[in-house]
Amino acid sequence: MPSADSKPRTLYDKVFDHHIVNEQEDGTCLLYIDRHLVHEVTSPQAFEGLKNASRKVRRPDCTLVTVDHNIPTSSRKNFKNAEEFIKENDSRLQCTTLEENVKDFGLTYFGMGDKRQGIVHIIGPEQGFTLPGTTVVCGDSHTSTHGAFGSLAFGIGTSEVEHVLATQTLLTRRSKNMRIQVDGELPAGVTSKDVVLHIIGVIGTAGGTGAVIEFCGSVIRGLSMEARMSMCNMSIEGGARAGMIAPDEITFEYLKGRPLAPKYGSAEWNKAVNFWSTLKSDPDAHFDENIFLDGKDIIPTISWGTSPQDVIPINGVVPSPDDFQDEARKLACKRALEYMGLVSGTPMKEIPVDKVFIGSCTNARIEDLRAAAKVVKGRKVADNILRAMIVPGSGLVKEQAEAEGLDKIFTDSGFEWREAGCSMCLGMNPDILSPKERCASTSNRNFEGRQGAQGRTHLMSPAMAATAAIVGKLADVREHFVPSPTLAKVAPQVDIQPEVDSPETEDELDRVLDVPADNEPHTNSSAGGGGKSTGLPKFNVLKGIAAPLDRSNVDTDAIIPKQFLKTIKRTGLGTAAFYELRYHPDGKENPDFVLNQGVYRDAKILVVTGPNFGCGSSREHAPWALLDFGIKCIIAPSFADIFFNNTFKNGMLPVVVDDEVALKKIADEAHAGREVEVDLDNQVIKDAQGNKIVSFNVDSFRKHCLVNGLDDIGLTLQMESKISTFEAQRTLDTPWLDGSGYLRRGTRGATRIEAAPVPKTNRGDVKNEPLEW
Ligand SMILES: CC(C)[C@H](C(=O)O)[C@@H](O)C(=O)O
Ligand code: SF4
Repeated sequence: MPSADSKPRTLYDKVFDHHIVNEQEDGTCLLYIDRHLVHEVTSPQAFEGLKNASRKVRRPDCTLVTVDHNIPTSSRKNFKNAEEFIKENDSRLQCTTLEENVKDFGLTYFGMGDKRQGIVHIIGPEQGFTLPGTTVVCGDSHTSTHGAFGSLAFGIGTSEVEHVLATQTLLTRRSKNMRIQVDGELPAGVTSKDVVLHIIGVIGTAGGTGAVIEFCGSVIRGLSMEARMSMCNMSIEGGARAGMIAPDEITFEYLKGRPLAPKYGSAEWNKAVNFWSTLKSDPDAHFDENIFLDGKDIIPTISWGTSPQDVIPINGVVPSPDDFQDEARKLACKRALEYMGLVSGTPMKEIPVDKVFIGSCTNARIEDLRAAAKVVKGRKVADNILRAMIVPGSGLVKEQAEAEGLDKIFTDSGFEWREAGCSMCLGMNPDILSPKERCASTSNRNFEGRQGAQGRTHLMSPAMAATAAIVGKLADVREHFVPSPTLAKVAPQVDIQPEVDSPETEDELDRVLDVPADNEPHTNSSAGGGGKSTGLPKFNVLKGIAAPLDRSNVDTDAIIPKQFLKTIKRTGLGTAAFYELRYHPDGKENPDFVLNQGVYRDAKILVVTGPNFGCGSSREHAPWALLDFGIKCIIAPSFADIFFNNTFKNGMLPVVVDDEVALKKIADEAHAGREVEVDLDNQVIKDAQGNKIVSFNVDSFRKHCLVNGLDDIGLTLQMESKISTFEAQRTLDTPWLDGSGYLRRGTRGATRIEAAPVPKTNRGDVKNEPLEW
């Protein structure tokens, strides 16, 4: 690992530098990944890729799997297995495929019969799997949540999931540093959700593009870990690669006693805390961008439109297109008002609500439920509310809430008390909005159709959603109820202790795990399948019809809606690309949508005139759908980071053209139905006659892979000895990261699939193994 550098560094710089396995001249870095979380939606194609190439999972001990998006949240009283419990065919297949994969690859899995199951971003921290200073990834954009611990945590696409499974590394580049400092104090009734919604309103959904945000200032320092997680969770909604908060006493307190954290009080714990305490930005570290806010200016904030940047204080009125300066925002506002069924000038507090959803990886932790319970205690859900749901983020959160009697408070007031899962956050499961229903939701995305086709989402804090349920309209918690104490500095008490004592000796451990005595280190486990690099069609010159798309902030939910994420294949999604824009609710084609018109049905290139194409979810289904439609190249003024990466992994080329004049020329060619030529070899875009319109930049490594059709897993496997050397050093420096702790602990009565035997450590001499794990 690199030695300390004299140049002042940010927290992000430090964690990034600490994980570099290799750095190329063009700035492409091979980054070691400490923690990999996996769920059913973004993994089937990755496991299939491994199987096809006869590759293994390199570090089962650093991989944790659960099921969350597809599962029903109805009572599991009679639960036997996922196969019987999940009625919807595609959802069932995705979940059972995951269960087969965890068996085949020997991974630890918290399935539906295990109380530790839950939303992937809730269970990682809850178990102590997420630790300060680590790199954490998951095929899910809200991986940013884990940055609350001072880890570098970010969402990846399915190809990258496969890359991490096979190599425990990722190819990436440095991001910019952005600091968002919130000082002062928050007024009563204002929570971290209000703070982060306010921030996204200030910076916009593309504000953090290309950057990692560090949240700091006295307001942030005063937040509990759970409140910090809600903030970092939504940094992706601000377009950032990740959000981070420097670890401190509040962080260490939260981690004490977590099953997968080093054992509190042990030598390893002390060593870890010493290291974690160094994880902060140096006083003179350079930030590329700074935003300073005062806590006192933030009041309870909710969304009015169809983008997380469409936010307003609860005492405001529905905006009008005239309130915006630029044409794109005016247009987006007009469209959002139509979609949301709102009239400019209406006070937000006069808008009636149909459904209330308290849940999601943003706000389904115990403190969130406590805050909501405080509001609803002794009160009844308003008569006009069709459905009010509380969906705990994990089985353990549910158990804790029940121990505190919160379930009773909720059910007495008319809420449904559900089982853990993503639920109505994105409606891949039975919990969805009906068309035109309006929902007060504690989730993180209000995109069109997000909670159900034609559904209308208003984002807010748990206390505000609970207030809306009681009042029957969007409402200000401060006017109706005692402000909720969400900023407690103590770690929430969730009983996260294992049910069975840890085996104390290695022999006992072997017996529990059925590990063969000759315990081989697993660092070379990925060698199967070899380091050959093959795979993608080459991309040199692409000439074809370019379809114009005059929109900004096109999110991946719009490119491929949630109902199409249930596939376990990469192919066949072309007919579903832009589904809700392309088809009317009755299934007929919308003739106004460009891809339904004449020559554009055969488009090979998409020319987007607005910024931030591909924002939101990490679903690689978005580039797969475009590719399957026939589009291999997208030209836009800017892209969201995860989508941008995902396209390259599929042999597609995203081209940034931020020169307005050049972009207009290309869009004019597209509007005229003429062909456009994208010459990657020479990095130029030409018109149909071969006249150059503009040159473009592309990272040299990415270009090299595209023009040669190289699959980068094969390339990375050629770095095997560097990866092994890195791992050996990691074992010396941060031994607590060689995680096998959870494999030592059984679960009495749980129906989880036992992890297949895996070597329990790569630390070499077992006699020196600390017993704490
Ligand atoms: C399914 C997954 C790819 C997606 C994400 O990346 O965020 C989902 O969790 C979401 O919230 O849209
Ligand atoms: S944002 Fe919603 S769908 Fe995505 S992981 Fe979180 S709870 Fe699940």
